Amino acid sequence: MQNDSLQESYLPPLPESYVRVNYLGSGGFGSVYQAKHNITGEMFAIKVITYTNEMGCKKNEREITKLKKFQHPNVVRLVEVKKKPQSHHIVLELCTCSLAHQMRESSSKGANLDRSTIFRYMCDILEGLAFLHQNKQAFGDLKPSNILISRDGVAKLGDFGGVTSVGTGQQSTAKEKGTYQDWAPEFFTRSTPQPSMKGDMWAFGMILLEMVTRPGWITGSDASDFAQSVCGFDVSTAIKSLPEPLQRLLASLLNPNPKERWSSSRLLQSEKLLALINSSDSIFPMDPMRLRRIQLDFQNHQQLIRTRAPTTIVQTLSPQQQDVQAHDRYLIESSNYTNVRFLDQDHLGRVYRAVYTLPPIEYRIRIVDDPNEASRLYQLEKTIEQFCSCSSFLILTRRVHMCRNTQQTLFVFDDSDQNTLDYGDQTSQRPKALEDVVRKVIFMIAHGITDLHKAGFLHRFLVPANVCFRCDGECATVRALVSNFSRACPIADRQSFPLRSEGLPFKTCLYMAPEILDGLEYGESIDAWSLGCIALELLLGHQPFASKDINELREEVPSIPTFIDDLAAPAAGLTDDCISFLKGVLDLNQMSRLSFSNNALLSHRWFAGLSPSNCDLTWDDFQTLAPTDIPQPQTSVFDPLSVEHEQSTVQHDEAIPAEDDQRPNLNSSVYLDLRGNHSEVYARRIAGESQSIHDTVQHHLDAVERDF
Ligand SMILES: Nc1ncnc2c1ncn2[C@@H]1O[C@H](COP(=O)(O)OP(=O)(O)OP(=O)(O)O)[C@@H](O)[C@H]1O
Repeated sequence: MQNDSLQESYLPPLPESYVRVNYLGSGGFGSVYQAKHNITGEMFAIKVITYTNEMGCKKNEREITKLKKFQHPNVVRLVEVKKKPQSHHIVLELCTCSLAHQMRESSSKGANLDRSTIFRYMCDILEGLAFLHQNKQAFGDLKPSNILISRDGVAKLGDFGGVTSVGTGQQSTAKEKGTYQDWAPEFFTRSTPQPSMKGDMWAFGMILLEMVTRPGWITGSDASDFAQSVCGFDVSTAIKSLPEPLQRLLASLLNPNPKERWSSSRLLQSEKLLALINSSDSIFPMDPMRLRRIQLDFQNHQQLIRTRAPTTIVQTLSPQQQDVQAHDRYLIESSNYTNVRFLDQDHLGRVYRAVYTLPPIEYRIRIVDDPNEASRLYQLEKTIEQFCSCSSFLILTRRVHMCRNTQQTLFVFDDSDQNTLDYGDQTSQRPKALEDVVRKVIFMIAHGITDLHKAGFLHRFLVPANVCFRCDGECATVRALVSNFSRACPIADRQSFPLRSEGLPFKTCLYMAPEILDGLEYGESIDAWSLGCIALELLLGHQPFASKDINELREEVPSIPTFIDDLAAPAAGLTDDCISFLKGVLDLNQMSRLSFSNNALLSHRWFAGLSPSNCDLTWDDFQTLAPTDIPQPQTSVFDPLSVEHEQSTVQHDEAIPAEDDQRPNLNSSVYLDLRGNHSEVYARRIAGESQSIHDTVQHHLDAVERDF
């Protein structure tokens, strides 16, 4: 934080639920304070923007509306807004500092930001800009001081004062004076310069140039000085010592002719950025997978907007829902996760996606309200862990946090990649996948389920959304993993855990074995049926059943063997082994259905030649599976951190932010690291230095065991 003391002589009152902690700084339109929520103890930044007349009020409201509407992982998170007689109080996520501050710090040490940081920020800013531009918004005032760095090291666009609609036929606002050094050349030659997307790209180029070289290419004391400096700026001199691909990128972004300047979408979608990053003389050591994922997300952008969970803006939710969401957020954030985003709600509770503070890795977090259900899930996963020979095909819980006060339990599991096999709705189309790709995916799922059955459990919820993919950036391979054991139950005791199609979303029923649809007794082959439905769906490019409700589905399911017989025709292009597999798993008679017991399913001849070590997909194979019009409700991607990084985190105490003063007492929640990877980091966070790491871990493990 920039200031330890409150610097202003006049301190405007803050909203009732917040206590001022620190003054962060002032801009052209108001001041920003660090403040603590007096119930949750969570820290926020509160921007107080004043107004003196109706016009000023409208201007503020325009900024707030834009910020509400355009929330994105690379836009500073809006928490809530309070309107006062002469001012608006905008509560924002608290960031650590601005990019300007970071750049000043490093240049005062005679250095630039390190290269991987530059690359990350470059992608972050570009993602945020591309998001706005897709929505026909120009940011308008892009400069390092308006880029904030979140506590998990993500660069985010802050200060929406200059955001303006463009190209929508509506009147655009004239570009306010702002800071001339970020103006593109064309702004100086127009009588009423207006914010534009190409103007943003110039500013983006200037920021990138300053990050890789030095700040201060554009100087001046008034408008005409700046006009001279900007219009006379010689990009070729500024970039001449840079690697060639970077030169090309900057020459395009800083082209005086806006028409020649790359747009954010062109830049993101072009292979040129990838080429830049991949090129041997690139200044960026990099993970090309990240960019590919960003590009993929970008292509699915419109769907993203449609499906984005509304929880990003707490303010717009109904009061009751707001309380629930706020409490979940509090639970998750007090367990040291940030950037919490809602994903799903099911019978056990809610599922979120959040980023661990250090190292900044993204996880999925399931909050289970009922302690008995939590205990059941925990025992189940512990047993699977014990019995599974090859649990690498399953996504198991990595950690468990429990809140003693509310009895809620947080199950944290990996979410390093966002893609699932989710198909969207029934009418969605995807390209027919190649049989060999499908064969590998189904083999991997079958491996996971076989292990689950060996451990004595049925999955009972095998649907595309529960098949996730993990990408290994270094080897560029992709592995399918089965997740979500919320409906799993012991095979032997399945009668005690009834499963009925009634009350379930119809989409889930599409993968249910006929015996469940008919309310009959079922055996272990129900998971094989679901697997068959997924295989068929991938091969066909659409869901096998056209029914619109459960009654129609009951009538349609018996026709499946005939349907598969038709697929045996040479025109369908499927091998005999594939047809035989489909017939085996989609057998209407559960007694004769191919099942997982005794490895029967895995030994089917369709899988001949495949083993756990050679079934991974290549990245290109994987992309052929991507549905063309299916939302991938996620855009933030984090490079996996290296083992060395984690080790350095443990060795250097100063690398762990002293958060306890900002957080509610963590003793109210305990954790268990099921996989053991991060224990030491947590131990230090929870116990400080007073106890040895080992003692602390042991203490909490004991507590968890006792509670269960
Ligand atoms: N969410 C936040 N978290 C932490 N610091 C913040 C946050 N928002 C703004 N700040 C800090 O508060 C200060 C003022 O920010 P503000 O956006 O009002 O002005 P500015 O961008 O510096 O100037 P201008 O409004 O003239 O463009 C800046 O130093 C900024 O880094």
